[in-house]
Amino acid sequence: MSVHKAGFVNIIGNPNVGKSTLMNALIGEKLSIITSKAQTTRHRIFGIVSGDDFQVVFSDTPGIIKPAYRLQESMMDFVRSALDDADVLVYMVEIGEKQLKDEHFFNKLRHTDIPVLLLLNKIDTSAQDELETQVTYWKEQLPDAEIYPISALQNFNVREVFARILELLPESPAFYPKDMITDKPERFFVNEAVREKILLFYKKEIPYSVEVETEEFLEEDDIIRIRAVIMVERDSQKGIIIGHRGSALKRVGIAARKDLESFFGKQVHLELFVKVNKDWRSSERQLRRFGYDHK
Ligand SMILES: Nc1nc2c(ncn2[C@@H]2O[C@H](COP(=O)(O)OP(=O)(O)OP(=O)(O)O)[C@@H](O)[C@H]2O)c(=O)[nH]1
Repeated sequence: MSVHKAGFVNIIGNPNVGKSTLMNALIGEKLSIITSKAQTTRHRIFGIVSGDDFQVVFSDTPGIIKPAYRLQESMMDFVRSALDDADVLVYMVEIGEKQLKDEHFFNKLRHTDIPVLLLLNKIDTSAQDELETQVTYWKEQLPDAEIYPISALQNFNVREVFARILELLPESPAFYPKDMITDKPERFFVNEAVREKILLFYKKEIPYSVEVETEEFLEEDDIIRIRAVIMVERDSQKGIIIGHRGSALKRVGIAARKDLESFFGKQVHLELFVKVNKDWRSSERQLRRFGYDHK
């Protein structure tokens, strides 16, 4: 009789190293938004992979940073909890990178009893000798970690990492229904799809001042009708988001709708509005409303 294994695997690392890309490669769905800007991931997102005799619950976490405002403090709370409650820790670095920005996290990682897989990502961008230097460096830094050079983007070595994770998981029944792929509701993915386009299409501080809230999500037989609000901190930002005669906002809407149609496998009607919500990033009450307070 085969045993059933299940457990929690938390993916941590500096911003922009490829954590979300890896999680999506492991899960095969575009759950976490991915852009080339740092701090894309703000929440902790579960991605669940199940088979007949296993269930792996991955957590993608925000990149580790020194918090500069309240939203970032809350983002780091997610990371802190991810260090404590894992069965396996996946610590991701990218080629050429030196150690976590936060010494405290790195020390915790060095002394943890939880098995650590150190993934050296983006090896598609490096030469063989550089890779060897990096492997030597990380072996000294984290002697107990198992090192895997990977390319999350090109799916290189990802399957091997997954196989190793399965070996390391404890015997346990499943934690969630086998057909569940994430703990987040549909509205969350709408918010994230819109936010991804804003990260891609706007410059400077605009993306960091934006939060998206889905006010209506109505699923009918052949179409999903969605109304979402893009929240900005100041009036000037509202104008920028909307653009000349609404052209910029329209571009966001079209691109997000396409993604949502492929994500939900259904036609989507997406209506977007822009509202000013002064200084939401510094307000406890507003952050709670957007789901950043997880205590
Ligand atoms: N060349 C290359 N690029 C990669 C690889 N993996 C990820 N990237 C790119 O790196 C950028 C950041 O990827 P993400 O997956 O968003 O990184 P993250 O660590 O989740 O970022 P945060 O959410 O900001 O913490 C994107 O432009 C990815 O396409 C890889 O294996 N090779």
